[in-house]
Amino acid sequence: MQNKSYTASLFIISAPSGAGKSSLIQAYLASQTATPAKVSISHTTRDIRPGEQHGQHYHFIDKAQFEQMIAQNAFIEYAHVYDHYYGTSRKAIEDYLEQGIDIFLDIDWQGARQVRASMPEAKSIFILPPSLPELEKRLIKRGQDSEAIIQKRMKKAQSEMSHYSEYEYLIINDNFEQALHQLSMIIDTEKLKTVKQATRHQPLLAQLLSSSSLD
Ligand SMILES: Nc1nc2c(ncn2[C@@H]2O[C@H](COP(=O)(O)OP(=O)(O)O)[C@@H](O)[C@H]2O)c(=O)[nH]1
Ligand SMILES: Nc1ncnc2c1ncn2[C@@H]1O[C@H](COP(=O)(O)OP(=O)(O)O)[C@@H](O)[C@H]1O
Repeated sequence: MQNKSYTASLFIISAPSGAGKSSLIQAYLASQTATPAKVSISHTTRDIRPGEQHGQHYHFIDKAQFEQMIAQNAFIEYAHVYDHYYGTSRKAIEDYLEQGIDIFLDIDWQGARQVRASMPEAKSIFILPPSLPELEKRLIKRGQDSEAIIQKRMKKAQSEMSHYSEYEYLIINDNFEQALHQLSMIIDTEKLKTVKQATRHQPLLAQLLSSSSLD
């Protein structure tokens, strides 16, 4: 993917489990319709949660299938997170970007590093909870993980958060509406300042810059 140039943008969003990244991304996507955008659906070996659907939240596969995909170089990035494999399909990302669809990757810091290495133009955003007790409260409130899994995620939260400075933007998700507003501002700003966006306006530019329009 390294040498390809796309008009669509790729945003990496990371946060400790429960900080609110899925809710923020979904609310952002629901709030805007002007530009096509999607969240990448990762492959994972973790158990499916109540309410989740195969192919919608994740592609749920077993370890042997995941390792086969690694061997086939099918992932643009993959990592071991909370004792399970998670990875992003290279082909899915390339297809979306080629179709001009902006793409959001909800991935951990290890995956973010790998994506930056192959796509330096990717923009990255880290989301923090307002406090550790609030993070635990949100994991409990979500009601989808056992107490043991919640404790495992809480133990990992600080090591995940210690990577915040590798990201270009930081959002503290205390008040949800404010955090959503900040996320929207970051995305809009990045999209406006991207010079390659100019290719979307090619017919207008051609007209404005043509010598005949100066006559
Ligand atoms: N590297 C990588 N991390 C991922 C991927 N998909 C999800 N993750 C991360 O794995 C962690 C656990 O995700 P998940 O099991 O959905 O739990 P949740 O974040 O609590 O909803 C989160 O930090 C995700 O950002 C992926 O494709 N690659
Ligand atoms: N600003 C917020 N204030 C209170 N609860 C929140 C806020 N943001 C998210 N939540 C709730 O916290 C829980 C975890 O959010 P989620 O988006 O699943 O986190 P993540 O994807 O980062 O693991 C969900 O129940 C969600 O509704």
